[in-house]
Amino acid sequence: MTTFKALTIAGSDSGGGAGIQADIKTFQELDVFGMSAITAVTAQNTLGVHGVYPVSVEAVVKQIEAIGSDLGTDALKTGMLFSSDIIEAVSEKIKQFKWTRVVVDPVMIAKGGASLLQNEAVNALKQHLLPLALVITPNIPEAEVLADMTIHNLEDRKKAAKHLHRLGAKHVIIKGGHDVDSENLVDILYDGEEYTYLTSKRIQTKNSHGTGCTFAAALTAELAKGQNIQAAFKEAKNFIQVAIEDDLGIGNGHGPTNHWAFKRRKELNSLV
Ligand SMILES: Nc1ncnc2c1ncn2[C@@H]1O[C@H](COP(=O)(O)OP(=O)(O)O)[C@@H](O)[C@H]1O
Ligand SMILES: Cc1ncc(COP(=O)(O)OP(=O)(O)O)c(N)n1
Repeated sequence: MTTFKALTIAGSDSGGGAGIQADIKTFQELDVFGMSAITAVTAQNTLGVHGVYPVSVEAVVKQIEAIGSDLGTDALKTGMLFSSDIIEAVSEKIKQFKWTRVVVDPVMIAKGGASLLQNEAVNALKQHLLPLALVITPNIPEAEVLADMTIHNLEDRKKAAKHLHRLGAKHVIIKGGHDVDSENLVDILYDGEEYTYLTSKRIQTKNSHGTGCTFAAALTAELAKGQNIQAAFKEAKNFIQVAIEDDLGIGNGHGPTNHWAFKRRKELNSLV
């Protein structure tokens, strides 16, 4: 049996709903062996981010080298990268190890408003990392910053996706979670020629902490297994939809999604 591997280069969320923890849980649930390089430690729970402690560039590089020089990876995702120094170092390592199945989740601000990327690091993200992305997965506010435009509607999102593709990302997914006006929720994928739309019912919940990380991790896991972008996009959307639906209801604030839900439903369905 082949063991597929995925690496996450991201921040740690002590509360377990986002960041490295969400990524590894998602990889595991999708039958992919998960590995990590931690860029920052956050003291975080369902009530918010209470502290951010970046890891040294040297430590980030050493973690990536430890993986690249031994285990290798079939796909990787980046999440919270915090500073331009970390972004530049990570980009260099991706090039050195010739990793191409690269998912860039351009994490900027946590739902509670805490900054997870320094303002001056946005340019480094655009210049160094975006051109290495097989797929970039911004939410609407992140797409606005990266494409330097305001997004009011789907047409604007399509324009922003084109812009990010011109900056070098081979595929662009702009997620629709922040389009709060609509009852349905549409994520769009642009491959340089065509748009694909995935629509789902918006679930009314306060427990959506870590949705972006979980979605991007599911996408990465599917790419690690050799799926194409379209198939990986569909599976990631299914994974996050049921993870939000099957609410865990833990914590006093914005709770995490349920990383078990997708596999448990699959197992239940195969029994009936
Ligand atoms: N309330 C919701 N109901 C259903 N799906 C959601 C909901 N909120 C977010 N999603 C899905 O979760 C994923 C992450 O979306 P989004 O919230 O836009 O990103 P982020 O967590 O990075 O801000 C997307 O696939 C989006 O469609
Ligand atoms: C350590 C860490 N990384 C990323 C995030 C942001 O995750 P996201 O999936 O966008 O979820 P919300 O913060 O928006 O709920 C994070 N919070 N912590």
